[in-house]
Order: sequence, then structure tokens, then C-alpha cells
Amino acid sequence: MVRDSTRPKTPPRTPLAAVAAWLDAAVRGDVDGVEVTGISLSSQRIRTGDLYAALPGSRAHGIDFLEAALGAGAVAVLTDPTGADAAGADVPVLVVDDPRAVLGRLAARLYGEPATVMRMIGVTGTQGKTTTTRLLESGLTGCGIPAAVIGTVGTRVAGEDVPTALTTPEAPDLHGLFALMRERGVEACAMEVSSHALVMGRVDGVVFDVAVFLNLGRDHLDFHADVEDYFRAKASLFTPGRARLGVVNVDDEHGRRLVDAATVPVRTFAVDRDADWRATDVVLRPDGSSFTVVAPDGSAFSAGSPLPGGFNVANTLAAIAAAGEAGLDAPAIAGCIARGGGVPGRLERIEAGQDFVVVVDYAHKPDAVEAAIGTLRPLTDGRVIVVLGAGGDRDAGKRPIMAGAAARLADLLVVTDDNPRTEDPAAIRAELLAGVTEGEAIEVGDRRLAIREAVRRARPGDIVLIAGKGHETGQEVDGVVHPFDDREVAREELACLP
Ligand SMILES: CC(=O)N[C@H]1[C@@H](OP(=O)(O)OP(=O)(O)OC[C@H]2O[C@@H](n3ccc(=O)[nH]c3=O)[C@H](O)[C@@H]2O)O[C@H](CO)[C@@H](O)[C@@H]1O[C@H](C)C(=O)N[C@@H](C)C(=O)N[C@H](CCC(=O)O)C(=O)O
Ligand SMILES: Nc1ncnc2c1ncn2[C@@H]1O[C@H](COP(=O)(O)OP(=O)(O)OP(=O)(O)O)[C@@H](O)[C@H]1O
Repeated sequence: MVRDSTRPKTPPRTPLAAVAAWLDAAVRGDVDGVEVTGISLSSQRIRTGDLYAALPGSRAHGIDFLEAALGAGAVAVLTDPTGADAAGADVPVLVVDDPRAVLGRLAARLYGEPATVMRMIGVTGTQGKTTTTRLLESGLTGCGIPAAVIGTVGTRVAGEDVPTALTTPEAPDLHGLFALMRERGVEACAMEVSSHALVMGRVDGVVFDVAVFLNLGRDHLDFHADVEDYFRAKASLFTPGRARLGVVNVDDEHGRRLVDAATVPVRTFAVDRDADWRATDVVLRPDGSSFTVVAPDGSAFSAGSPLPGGFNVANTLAAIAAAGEAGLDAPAIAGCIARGGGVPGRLERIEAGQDFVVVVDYAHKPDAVEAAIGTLRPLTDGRVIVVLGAGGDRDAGKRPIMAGAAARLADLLVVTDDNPRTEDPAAIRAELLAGVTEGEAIEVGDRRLAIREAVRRARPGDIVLIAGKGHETGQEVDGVVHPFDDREVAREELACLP
């Protein structure tokens, strides 16, 4: 049985017969007297009283894990005809042709539609989702509004961390989290909506009050056929049934396209360009920025970002515009964001008394790497040294592009390993180095030694950017995750400097 805190303490109880009727499902076995108190897509997250949704996957069919699910307390199974054929006789089985298609709506209903009692803000884009949602949470919380955030760095409900693995959890987990939020009095939830989630229906059953589009760049081409397919996936968030209103970045080329493609009303935002929400008079500082926001009604107020960099002005403006469009006090939220803290692993500075700057950043895509270096470059008259790798078993096409850009824009690139997974790390490094046509690059496979090399080479005033892992705390090699936190390792290596 799962003992974590990802579910409400007192979930609603629903007769299984009612579930079967909602789904118009074929029923096998005896449903009388059976009550369902939750739903899970994974045998590993089952709780007593759950309906186990046994779905086909890319590696297995969920029904293969039925025994484990029943052992963990599942009281019934929802599956497709293939799963039903394989299920044993001693458990009630609900059968529908495409269980994934009904999962989101069903989960919302089982938990009593918890998302409808909160202001829901969904954020999509290639870069900046975590930053924007975390800034929103910080602004809301700072202004005394009980808030929650869901995303890559995990979930936080009214200030308490709740472990989640995916950027956008699967629908059964998601609605369970919303029910937990409702139980804890949360009034507003900011969540990341990945393109995977949109394609796989993970946010089915949620209608966002505000959906935010940040930007679109090269990413996830191992999952999407091409950039157009990726854009269509993101654009599907801006349709009735998924969102009531879009808040769209028109500084981004795909954002401008989305203004026409969206089938819900749209408000635009931009930095120094005509838009409904505008940032003007931007002043960038090494530790953040300040700017003025002009709201759709023409009123203006002061704002700022606790994070450095031009792109964080856009992220902060997105958060402020989303809050305003969700009916919250935008100037107040802007003030609370400006006074709030940073975001784990997002341009996070590591201070150990050294006379140069060390920054850990989650940039692991070409656009993000370019943006991170571009943001740091004006902050120093010295050199920018970048430590960078690329993950195994993921979009290989980005490797030469990312390293090529890093070497061109930095003064020194240290190519290293970053979650090689099942691939040969040396082969990944070779693909990265193949993209280096300008600038200086060296290869140091072991990530700790690469960080050591970078900080040893740094001179006063230089900036060392350790890119890729950000908040992550492991190095995944051949199915084993070895503890590794760039921030800790950087501190340790700095402490060893002569
Ligand atoms: C490509 C993808 O998204 N795959 C997801 C998919 O896996 P799958 O189809 O391979 O499932 P499978 O392993 O064949 O298993 C079949 C079924 O058996 C179940 N099972 C499996 C094992 C077990 O012990 N017990 C059990 O019940 C599984 O829950 C699943 O329902 O269904 C699984 C169950 O929900 C997901 O966990 C899994 O996400 C994997 C872990 C993943 O890494 N997804 C990433 C790519 C992802 O979704 N990323 C996005 C974007 C992040 C970003 O923006 O960078 C995200 O939102 O996180
Ligand atoms: N608006 C932006 N434009 C370009 N780059 C950005 C932007 N915001 C953040 N970045 C860069 O991208 C990295 C990832 O940022 P963040 O985690 O906020 O994005 P994300 O969309 O959540 O990414 P992921 O889906 O990979 O988790 C940051 O560490 C930073 O280097």
C-alpha cells in the first residue's frame, strides 16, 4: 500500500455500479456492495479501495500487474477487451474499448470535481514552465492565498512538498492531488502542462481558468513527429473543454501563430512590444530585474523578478498576467513575486566565498542553453565556462546543436555526462563534440571531474554555468540512479580550491 501523502484523507465513496453506469461499461463479476474511493493507473500507487485502471502501454499491459494491484488493495479493475480477457475471475471488471479516453473525466468525477473549486492556471511551453509556475506559487503564497504547484520539480500543496515524478502527472494521480488540495483549503493551483500530457489525455477532466503559452523550441522530437506536431499538441490546450482563456506570449513566433489558432479567447503578453500585458522599462541586474507592467486597462504598476535574465522577465510577466486574468490582484501578486525567492536549479547561484560566479541551471535543450549563456554573458567582463552533457535515450538530434551553440557562445565548453541511461556515454559525448565548429571545447566524462576542471580554470570575475541537471539529484546510468547533485558537488569542489 502506498504510504505517501498524494491523496485526500477522506475521499468520496462511489458504488462501483454507479461507475459502470457512468462509463456505460460492460461488467464482469459482482459489483454489488463494492465501493471505490480512488483510482490508479499504476499497481505501484494503488491504495485500498482503488479502482485499478489496467491500460496497454508501450512496454506492457497494465493487466500484467493485476496481482500486485489486488495485493495492494484494489477492489476492481477498469480495462480494455484485451485486459479483460487476461483478468482472472475473482475481481469485478469494467470493460470499455478505450479506457484512457475516459480516465480523466472518471477520475474528476470519482473525486467530486475538486479542480472546479480552485482557480486553475495551466502553463505550457518548451522553456519556463517550472519557473513560471513556481513564481506564481511564490506570488500567491506571499499574498496570503493558499496555493499549490505541480511540475517537474515536484508538487507542493499549501507549502508542503508532495512527491510526484512526471512534469504533468497522469489523470488519476492529478485529480487525487486536486482532491488533496481541496481538503487543505487551496484556492489556486498553478501547474505545468507538458505536450506529452496533452497528447496522452493526462489533463482530461480539467478546464483551466487560464492557460498560458510561453514559447516553443526544439524539444521532445523523440515523442512528436516534428515541430508542427509538437505545436499542435501545445495548441490543443487553447481549446474549449481544456481552457476558458489563453494568455499567450507574442514575443514568440509560435505564440503569434497561436493567437490565430486558439479557439478560446486570448490575451497577449510581451516585453517591449504591443500586447494586452506589457513589460516596459526593464532593468536587468545580476540578481534579478525590475520593470513596469502595463495591464490591459492601461494601468501601470511596478514589478520585478527575483531571478536574473531577460527570459525571466517574460516568465514573471506571464505569471502576473495569468494571475490578473484569473481574477486575482495582479499588482499585489507582482509585488509578492518580486519579494519572493528563486526557483530550485533555475539560474541558482552557488556561493562558497569564491571570487567568480557559479550558477546551476536546468538548461538541457538548445534554446535554453543559448538563453542561459546569453543571459549570463552581459553580467561579466570575464569568461563564461559551461559544463554540459546530454541525456541518453532521448532526442539525439539536439546534441550537436546544443554543444555547438554552447561552444560558440561560451569561452570554454566542458563536455561531460548527463544521465547516459542505457547509451554509451562516450558516444553521446562524441555526438555533442561533433557539433562544435567554433570555440573551445574539452571532454571530461566524469561529471564531478568536469565540474572540478571548470572551477579550477575559472579566474576572478568569470562565470561557470553548470547546465543540465538543475534541481535533479541523480545521475542515471544503465537503470541505476546514482546520487549526484550539481549544487552539492559544486560546493564541494569549490571548498577544495587552493
Ligand atoms: C512516453 C510516456 O510518457 N510513457 C508513459 C507511459 O508508459 P508506457 O506506455 O511505457 O507504460 P508501460 O511501462 O508499458 O506500462 C503499461 C501500464 O502498466 C502499468 N504498470 C507498469 C509497471 C508496474 O509495475 N505496474 C503498473 O501498473 C503502467 O502504469 C502502465 O499503465 O505510461 C506510464 C504510466 O502512466 C508513464 O509513467 C510513462 O511515462 C514515462 C515514465 C515517462 O518518462 N514519460 C515522460 C517522457 C513524460 O511524460 N514526460 C513529460 C514531459 C516532461 C518535459 O516537459 O520535459 C511529463 O509530463 O513528465
Ligand atoms: N522563457 C524562457 N525562455 C528561454 N529559456 C528559458 C525560459 N525560462 C527558462 N529558460 C531556461 O530553460 C531552463 C528550464 O526552465 P524551466 O524548468 O522553467 O522550464 P520547463 O519548461 O519547466 O522545462 P522542462 O519541461 O524541461 O522541465 C532554465 O533553467 C533556463 O535555462
